Amino acid sequence: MTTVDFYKYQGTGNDFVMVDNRQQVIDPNDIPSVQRLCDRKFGIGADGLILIQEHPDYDFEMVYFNSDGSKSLCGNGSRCAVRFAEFLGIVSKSTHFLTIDGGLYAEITPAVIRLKMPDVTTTERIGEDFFINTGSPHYVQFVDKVEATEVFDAGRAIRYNERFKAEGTNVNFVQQLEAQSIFVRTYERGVEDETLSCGTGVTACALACSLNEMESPVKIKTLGGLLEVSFEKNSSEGFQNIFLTGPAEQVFSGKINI
Ligand SMILES: N[C@@H](CCC[C@H](N)C(=O)O)C(=O)O
Repeated sequence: MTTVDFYKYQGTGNDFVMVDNRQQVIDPNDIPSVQRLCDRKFGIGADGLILIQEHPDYDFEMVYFNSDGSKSLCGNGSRCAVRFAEFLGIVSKSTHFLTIDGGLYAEITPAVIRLKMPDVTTTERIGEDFFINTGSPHYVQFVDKVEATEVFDAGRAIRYNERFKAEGTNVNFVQQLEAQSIFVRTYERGVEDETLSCGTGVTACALACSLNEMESPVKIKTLGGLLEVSFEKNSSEGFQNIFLTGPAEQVFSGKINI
């Protein structure tokens, strides 16, 4: 058994255990330990675990795990990882860092992390819904009253339907509030529950709104706080210069046995 220093971060209520793994204190292939650290009863508890590691070509590498140990791109996790890298003295003002989806760029201010998301080249319309990959796969469904939506049951039904059950998908429910403002609730694959906010999810929702003629930037209310997504739409229903902006903060630190 070894004792590991950890930090806890949250980005609009999407919460992550962070470990400075530059000295390889955690084996990234030890999935049972990832699951236990994220367990809210038997571990620290989080939607995901993030390891900060050295990389020869980038300021740092972010290794992200969902709480079940699976991997994908995490927008809020990326913003929190940048804040953690700033705390560790690895970066300041701006950074290029490596993720599972390649290199990403972010700008750092005391209030927010402004993250440049991967370009989106294809979008799919499914009736009045959309399926958009913003680094992670997202199903987007528009609803009249998102507060009254049964996000767990309705999200799970789509995530495990015939089309998506093998690979999985995140499922977002979106209500338009004002001209350029929406309220989003998300069922996340890999957490297999509703989370308070999902960065790649709200990004997919903003792009879906754009396909329905909403202009950039889009302000997004989530159960965990406010985010903003800006973008440029191209002629073939793709998007570039996509930025996800919002707060990311350290909430506590400690030691845990693994
Ligand atoms: N919460 C994340 C998304 C994390 C990945 C997702 N659960 C998946 O497996 O696709 C975010 O902020 O983007």
